[in-house]
Amino acid sequence: MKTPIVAPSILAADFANLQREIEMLNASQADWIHLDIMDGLFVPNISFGMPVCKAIRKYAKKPLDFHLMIEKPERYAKEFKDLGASVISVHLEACPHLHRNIQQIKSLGCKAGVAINPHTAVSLLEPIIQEIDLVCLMSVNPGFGGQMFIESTFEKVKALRNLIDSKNAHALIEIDGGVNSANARELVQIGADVLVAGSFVFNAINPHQIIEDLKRLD
Ligand SMILES: O=C(CO)[C@@H](O)[C@H](O)COP(=O)(O)O
Repeated sequence: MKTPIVAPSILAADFANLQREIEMLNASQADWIHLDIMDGLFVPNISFGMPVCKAIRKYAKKPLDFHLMIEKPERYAKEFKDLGASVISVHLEACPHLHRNIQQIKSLGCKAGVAINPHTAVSLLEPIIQEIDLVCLMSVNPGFGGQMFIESTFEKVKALRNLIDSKNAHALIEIDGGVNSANARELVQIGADVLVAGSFVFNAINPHQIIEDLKRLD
């Protein structure tokens, strides 16, 4: 089985000890650091903004994967790029001009991702799948960490894998929400490339071991 990219979500970290948490990830086998930006409008929660991103960037030695759960993300794409973003994902449901958003992110030199909510059909990605570098499949309703994985995500992963392969597209499939040792193996087996894990990593007694286990699923 292929080795997934593991992207711990900093939302579940201890914010009172952010430097320590980032240094823990730097020393771990984590591939990316996932940053959940929530505006209290698109999702019913506010997470953190630019000053915290700046602090994360100061210590992070891994690529930063920004998941923008915000309205009008074009207002901030450049700032996130300047804050070290390697990947910027915007929500299909928040972007009436999604193609333009993708063009903007790519023109900044970042990988462009599109996130879709659990109720959003994979088929809606068909017109833009060849333009994007990553699809973030939400396996919980966005807005909060620590929620239960929604089982119907498995079928969406299969549908997305078929769509990407049938179009000879290159987008990575990222799974976000409720990822743990009970679902990770099947997700990768059916085509997931990137596993985002928040509470499963940061609430663990040994986060290094959890990250290692997510990478070695055989
Ligand atoms: O985007 C989100 C939630 O909206 C996710 O990135 C979660 O923060 C992942 O955390 P866990 O579900 O793994 O705790």
